Amino acid sequence: MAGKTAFIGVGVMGETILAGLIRAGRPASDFIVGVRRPERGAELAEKYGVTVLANREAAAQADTVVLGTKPQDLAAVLQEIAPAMRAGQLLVSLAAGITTSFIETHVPGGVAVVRVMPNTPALLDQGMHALSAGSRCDEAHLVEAEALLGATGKVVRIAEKLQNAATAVSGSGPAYIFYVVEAMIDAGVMLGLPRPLATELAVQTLYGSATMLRDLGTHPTILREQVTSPGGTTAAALRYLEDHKVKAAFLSAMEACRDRAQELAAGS
Ligand SMILES: NC(=O)C1=CN([C@@H]2O[C@H](COP(=O)(O)OP(=O)(O)OC[C@H]3O[C@@H](n4cnc5c(N)ncnc54)[C@H](OP(=O)(O)O)[C@@H]3O)[C@@H](O)[C@H]2O)C=CC1
Ligand SMILES: O=C(O)[C@@H]1CCC=N1
Repeated sequence: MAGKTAFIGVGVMGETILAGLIRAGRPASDFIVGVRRPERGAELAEKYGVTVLANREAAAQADTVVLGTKPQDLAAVLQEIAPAMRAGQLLVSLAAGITTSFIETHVPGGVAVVRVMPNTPALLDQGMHALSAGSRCDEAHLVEAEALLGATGKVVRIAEKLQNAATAVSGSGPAYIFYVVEAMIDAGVMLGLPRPLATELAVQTLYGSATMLRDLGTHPTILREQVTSPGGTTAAALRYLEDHKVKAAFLSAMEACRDRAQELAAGS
């Protein structure tokens, strides 16, 4: 990865990716941050040793600019930094919903845009990052973006028309998993387990199951069937989940997620 990278908007996702790059051995002097609250800038400078500049100056000094603001704040930031941007720079957006064509209309012609849907397991280098090329990207830009994201997890290239679906699966996905684990812990407590024990049982079960899914390459249906004894306990529990249409709820929830990403793109 060459040159300096500016992170403009350094909240949960921006800091996760910045921290991962520094953890991976990139020198702090490679990074500039643009923030809107001075106290946040001081915190990031203290924690990582990065340079804090006004957004426009940060964009001017960087070869790559990572936009980590909420989608609703993106247009204002683009308007602010566009006069400082120049041909040859790479702009990487983390914003849900916002298209590369929207971003391209707000920056000078020679700026290449990559859209990424990251996720928070990147905090422990277990991220799942789906990236898409804008119309001005060449292979070198994609390789550059892959290096940027690859420090904190797995990276896949996808067609941009699939970005909102990827948001529904991997971008927002960790929240559904945490929600299910919360429910399992509460149920364990209801059944009489002390909360720390219920938490340990649920978390290790999730970790073990996720490891099986990733490392065995076996379809989840087969793995589920292996747990489900005829006339046994698991079948009794799964019947309840089926009766309550939990799978259908997931389908609708993820459709709602995709639709919300489309609304964000439309500016609402
Ligand atoms: N969180 C997640 O799991 C994921 C998030 N994303 C995407 O990542 C982006 C960031 O989300 P997330 O990190 O959760 O959001 P956060 O609210 O945690 O971070 C956004 C940051 O942008 C800053 N900001 C807002 N306006 C400006 C500005 N004008 N100049 C400089 N900084 C500014 C905010 O500053 P302040 O601290 O002052 O509010 C905040 O620190 C979003 O577009 C989201 O769609 C994508 C996938 C997963
Ligand atoms: O909830 C959100 O809008 C962001 C995008 C994907 C995950 N979090």
